[in-house]
Amino acid sequence: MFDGLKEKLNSFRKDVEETAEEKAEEADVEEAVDAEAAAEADAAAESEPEAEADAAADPGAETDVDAASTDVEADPTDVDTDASPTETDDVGDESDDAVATETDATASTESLVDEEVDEAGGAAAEPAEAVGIRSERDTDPDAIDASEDEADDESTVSRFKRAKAFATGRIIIEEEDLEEPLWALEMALLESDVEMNVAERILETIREKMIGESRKQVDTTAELVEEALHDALLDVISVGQFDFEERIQQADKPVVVIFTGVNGVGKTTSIAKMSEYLESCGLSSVMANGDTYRAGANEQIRKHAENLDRKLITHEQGGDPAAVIYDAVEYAEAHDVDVVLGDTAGRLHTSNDLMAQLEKINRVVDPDMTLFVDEAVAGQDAVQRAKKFDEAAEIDGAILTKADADSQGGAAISIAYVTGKPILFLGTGQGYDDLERFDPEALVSSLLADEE
Ligand SMILES: Nc1nc2c(ncn2[C@@H]2O[C@H](COP(=O)(O)OP(=O)(O)OP(=O)(O)O)[C@@H](O)[C@H]2O)c(=O)[nH]1
Repeated sequence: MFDGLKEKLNSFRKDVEETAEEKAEEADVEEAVDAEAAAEADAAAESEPEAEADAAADPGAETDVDAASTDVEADPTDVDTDASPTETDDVGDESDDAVATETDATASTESLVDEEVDEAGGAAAEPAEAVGIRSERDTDPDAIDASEDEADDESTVSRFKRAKAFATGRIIIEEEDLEEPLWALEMALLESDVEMNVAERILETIREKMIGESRKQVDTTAELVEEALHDALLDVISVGQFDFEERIQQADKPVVVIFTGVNGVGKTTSIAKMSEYLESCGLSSVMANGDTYRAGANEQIRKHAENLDRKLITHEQGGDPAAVIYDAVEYAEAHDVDVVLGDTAGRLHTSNDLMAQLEKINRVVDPDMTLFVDEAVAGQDAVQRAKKFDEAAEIDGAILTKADADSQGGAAISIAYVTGKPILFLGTGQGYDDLERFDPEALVSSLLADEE
């Protein structure tokens, strides 16, 4: 069921993960270069004391340290240190202050770096540039000022650690990384017959959930994407959802449920399935054939009632549907039956006399629920019909039949968001047990489950 849509959702997830992986590989190369330069700087820093001693003995000689530190300045990730060792030595009292400042700065940077590494769980992750993203430090003005101040006084040792902290710091996913995969997802949703506004809502939720989201490592991209997709789909699919059985159990008896929709979508079969489902919930039911319009309708529903050994109320063809259902309510009250299941003639929302019949049923019988029945395979048509039916004669929920034959899932995803009324059941075959309670969470989980 809905396998085509499942495939498309999986490829969206893979697209985003691949984007992250590609950029992480690029950044790994950059980080290796940075690390090498930082290591050279460390080496230079370590040899600095000897060089200073040599310089003190022979002030005119150029030391390796100056040359090495020039190499270090060439490295873009490193901060600029303009105070060269000989200058510090030349200064009188300030040299102690300068050294003190440098020591403090190093200490504060190291503690900052330690924090950063701890925060990142110590694990090495791709550098901030990994996924075309900026570290939170880049975006936090205070952090930028502080790091620029610290940077001026940093020792090369803490510089290397800081580069590591950047690499293990929290990173932020930006819109540009999702642009292409989201475009592909939008096309996939529309191809799956998801209604345009519903597709846009799904994409909007994914952007809200992912952009600005920080994550520690590339391999958590999959978790982020799955979570964003899960929430976006659930957000639209579960609109108006309620516990059907609980509502029936708690309502005054007999509960009157009317089934409406166009011809041939599976209304009569769904009534028979519903009768079986209610039986499994310990609730008795009587069927009423309000389809007095179509020749053969009585025979069709009578067959189901006989197969299930259930009571059926019918009138002659051409009779008044409201009268048939009214008689069924009288029967249920007299025989302590829990639920009346009223079929109606298949109709389009545009056929005025059939819609007028529904209005009369509502006036005469005042049903507890009106369920719209359509076939999942009808996709967008089913969504638009549900909307029109709800506008013409308010529905309380929908049953989507023939979901077993639908690989797209567009109607199942769209109807609730478009009408504001929940899908309550899925028809999943021609048998009397092929009626499933619609569970948004279960549907989303099955759509996002890894392909076998
Ligand atoms: N595969 C599949 N077939 C179904 C399902 N529900 C109904 N059908 C079949 O769809 C056809 C039409 O079902 P009906 O119940 O007669 O449809 P209807 O809406 O009552 O049609 P009218 O009485 O003409 O209004 C039948 O052959 C059913 O067996 C389902 O969930 N899956």
